Amino acid sequence: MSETMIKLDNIDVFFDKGKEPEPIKAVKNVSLEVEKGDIYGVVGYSGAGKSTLVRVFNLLQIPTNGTVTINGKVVFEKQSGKEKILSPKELRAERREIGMIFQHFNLLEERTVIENVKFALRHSKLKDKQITQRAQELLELVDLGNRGNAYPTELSGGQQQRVAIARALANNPEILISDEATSALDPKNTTQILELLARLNKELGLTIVLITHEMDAVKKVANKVAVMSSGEIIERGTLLDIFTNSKSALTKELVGTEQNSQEAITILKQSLTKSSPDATVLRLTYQGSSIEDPIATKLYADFDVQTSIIYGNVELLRSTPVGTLFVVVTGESENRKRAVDYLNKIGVKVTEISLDEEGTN
Ligand SMILES: Nc1ncnc2c1ncn2[C@@H]1O[C@H](COP(=O)(O)OP(=O)(O)OP(=O)(O)O)[C@@H](O)[C@H]1O
Repeated sequence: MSETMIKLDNIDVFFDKGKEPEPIKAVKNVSLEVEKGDIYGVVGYSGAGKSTLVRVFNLLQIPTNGTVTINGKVVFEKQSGKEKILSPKELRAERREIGMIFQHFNLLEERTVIENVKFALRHSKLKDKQITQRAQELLELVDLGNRGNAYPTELSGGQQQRVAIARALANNPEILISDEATSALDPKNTTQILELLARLNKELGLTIVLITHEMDAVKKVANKVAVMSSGEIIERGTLLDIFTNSKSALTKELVGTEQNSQEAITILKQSLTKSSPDATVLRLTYQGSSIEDPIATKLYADFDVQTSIIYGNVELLRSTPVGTLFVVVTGESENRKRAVDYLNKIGVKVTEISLDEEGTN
């Protein structure tokens, strides 16, 4: 059975704006559940409220209203003006359950790499020797076992972020929050950090919340996604859902389906001068390896319809290929309908595209 690690119920975070009568509503009535072992991507443009929302998880940001439950324990509750919060001591202990990494690593530059990791263990019950041993193990976990005596400035950005990850994991948290942790890195280091996060998720069962404005990062590692805009979660679902079945214009824009569709429609409009009663334009989305050739052959042989592929695109979602094809299917109306039923039956998502309207459906 799945276990809920983070549960937010109806969270508001409002900031007073001095003399202004209306506060800034950074987070508005957000409810969210993150399960153990999830890599949960929270995406949205700058100012959407992502950072404010994740700071609520460890109560670095106290919400204006709502309930925060971490690993089954209510750590904050405020409803109808009544507030319940942990004592400062309980809160400190609770915060150690959640590690955090940031865009700018936040390492202590005058201390060596291993001292940076040891610093996170200063309140632990371990003895000095054990602390050193644990810090060394953590550095080995992030493949920096031989760089303990270096200073942060002697390391690349990607290596510094790995030190920050080792430090964030020092107290064995069950949850790691990554707040734009790859945003300052080049593509190669970004991939390395994302691969490391995926490995830690798998090997340690670490639950990860990935805050980012980069959909590519989410595509590589997340299993679930929430899209934030103006303080609200406007869409959420599994990674596959969000990519193949996105509803809002913002999600479509973030995942790139809008752009793909527009390109395909431009090509279609150029090649089909007018819509024909015996042709339908379809967008097919499918998971797995290429289906282009077998599908065209099968539809012709079994349903007597002809399929021309106008545009195709394959993306990797968490290493699984997901393809999108824009095709024109020509044949008798009844045969086309049977062909679509067949496609649905084999797990291909079919969306009919109208060339007469601007935009897509
Ligand atoms: N301490 C604060 N006081 C006043 N306003 C704040 C405070 N923190 C955040 N805000 C405002 O809340 C809104 C959401 O900010 P937030 O940083 O959570 O967004 P974000 O999606 O994480 O974007 P970014 O990646 O740019 O940080 C913004 O309008 C921001 O100006």
